[in-house]
Formats: sequence, structure tokens, C-alpha cells
Amino acid sequence: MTSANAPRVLAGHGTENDFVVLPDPDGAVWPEHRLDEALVRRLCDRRGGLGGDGVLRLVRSVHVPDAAAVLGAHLDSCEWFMDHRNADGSTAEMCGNGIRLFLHALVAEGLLDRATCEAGILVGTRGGPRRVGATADGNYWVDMGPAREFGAGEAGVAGRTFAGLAVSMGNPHLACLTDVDVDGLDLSGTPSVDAGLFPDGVNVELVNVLEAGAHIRLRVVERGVGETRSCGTGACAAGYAALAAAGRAEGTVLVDVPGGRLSVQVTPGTTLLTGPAVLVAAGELCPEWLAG
Ligand SMILES: N[C@@H](CCC[C@H](N)C(=O)O)C(=O)O
Repeated sequence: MTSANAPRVLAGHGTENDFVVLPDPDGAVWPEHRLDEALVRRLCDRRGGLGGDGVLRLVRSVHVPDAAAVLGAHLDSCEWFMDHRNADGSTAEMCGNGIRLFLHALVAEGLLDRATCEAGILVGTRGGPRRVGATADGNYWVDMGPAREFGAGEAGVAGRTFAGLAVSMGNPHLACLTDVDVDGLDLSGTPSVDAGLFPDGVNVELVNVLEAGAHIRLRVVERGVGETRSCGTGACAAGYAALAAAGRAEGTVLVDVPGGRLSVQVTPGTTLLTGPAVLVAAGELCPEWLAG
């Protein structure tokens, strides 16, 4: 079934952190008022909608009203803007798995050529510009900027209290290194955290160190979503915390998540996240469903 008025849609994931992708290069298909919180929730609904941890709109920065404010002098160097929404309809500053899928989808949709993608481009996000590109082996890397510590906190999860490091990757994280086997935890609830330290909410990572400063396993409860099978910014925050716990300010950490494996390279100046991006389907949204 095809219809002239049916918006194009793709579905994909990065280490099984999955997204509904809406191509909207000229901002004409999904103006802000149309892609509202309620529609994002419906799209991400795993039974009544397509299902996903969030939505990524592929749009040129000039068509995003608040892009100039967040990108400033970088507006001209960021042709594209990753308009990310969490499954509950809220916006986030950054999404490490989403931005790799964003680049992959730009190429798949013919909006960016492969050579430019391999060289890397600057993408606008609500957390500022981020450089992202493809690796020779078909993965994607993103320069996430430096991890910034902003205190120590605790998370109440599954009837236990976990101590953690508050780390900003543009968005807020509490990375909790623990000896408790994270695979055995019930993460169906919302973690309790200090609202003073996290006034805008927080993503909580529960982390087992497999090899000090080199290899970790994590599970994550994301702000605006709940438990997901991966979180790119969370992997960076947890990698940074694992290195700090090993007394190091730099290094490369392998991060195992329920949905696969990511690599996080930390230097004093930046954080490089590398991992896969997968498109699963492409088609169109049914006007009848949209009108419902
Ligand atoms: N899954 C993402 C992070 C998405 C945003 C997060 N839920 C927040 O609200 O900060 C990632 O891969 O980084």
C-alpha cells in the first residue's frame, strides 16, 4: 500500500537501542507542532504503534527553530540536526546510539554520500555539535566530547542502594559500579535518585567491572524510557567511571550491554564511542493510523 500523503518511516537500532526514524530533510513533513509528545508516545508504543525507545527525525538544522540557540556559531557547519525524542515524548541533549543510526539512515535515504559519511560530518544535537563518521569495517564512531563529572550520588534500585558517579555526556548519568551481578537485578521500576543533584532527571547505569579499566558490563534505566538494551551516552559515562575507579584518566573500555558491544575511548579532551547501526525496515506510516 502506498499513498502520496503517507510519511516515510524507518526502524532501526544501535546495539538494540531501537528507534523510529522519520526522514524530514526540509522540515515540511513533521513540523514541531505535528510531532508532539502524544504522537511520539504512540509511535514508540510497542503494541499500538511501531515500537521504539525513541524517535529520530532526520532534519536540516535550518528547519529546527531552536537549533541556532544550541549550535550558535556552529549552525552553518551542521547541515543536519538529530531531533531526538525519548519514548515518553521528552527531548534529550544527546543520544550516542541514535546519532550513529542517524548517520546510517542519512546515507541509506540518499541524503548523504558514503564518502562524506566516511570522512565524518558535524551533526547538530540539543547538546551541541557532535562529529560522527563511519569506520572501515561498517561501524560508526562519534566524538561525544569530554565526560564531565559533577558529583557523587546514589540510586535506589530493586530494593538496594547503589553508589555512583554523576557524569554528564551532554545528558545526565549516574554510573554505579557494583559487585552485585547486574544480570540478576529487576530494573522494571524507576530508580530513586537525589533530585537536587539531578534536577532534570538522570539515566542510571548499573555496572560490573569485568577487567579493571578495560572491560565492563552494564544495564541501564533511561530517563524518559525505562530499561533499554543499550545506551551510548551511558556506555561513555560508565567507561569514564570505570577508568576513574582504576585510577586512570584515559584508556579504551569495552562495554557489553544486553544488546551487544560498544567501545569507548576516553582521553582528557574527549570521548570516542564506536559501535554498530542497523536499519531493520523502511516504509510509510498509514494515514488511517496517524489520524486515529
Ligand atoms: N539511548 C541514548 C540516550 C537517550 C537519551 C536519554 N534517555 C536521556 O533522556 O538522556 C544513548 O544511546 O545515548
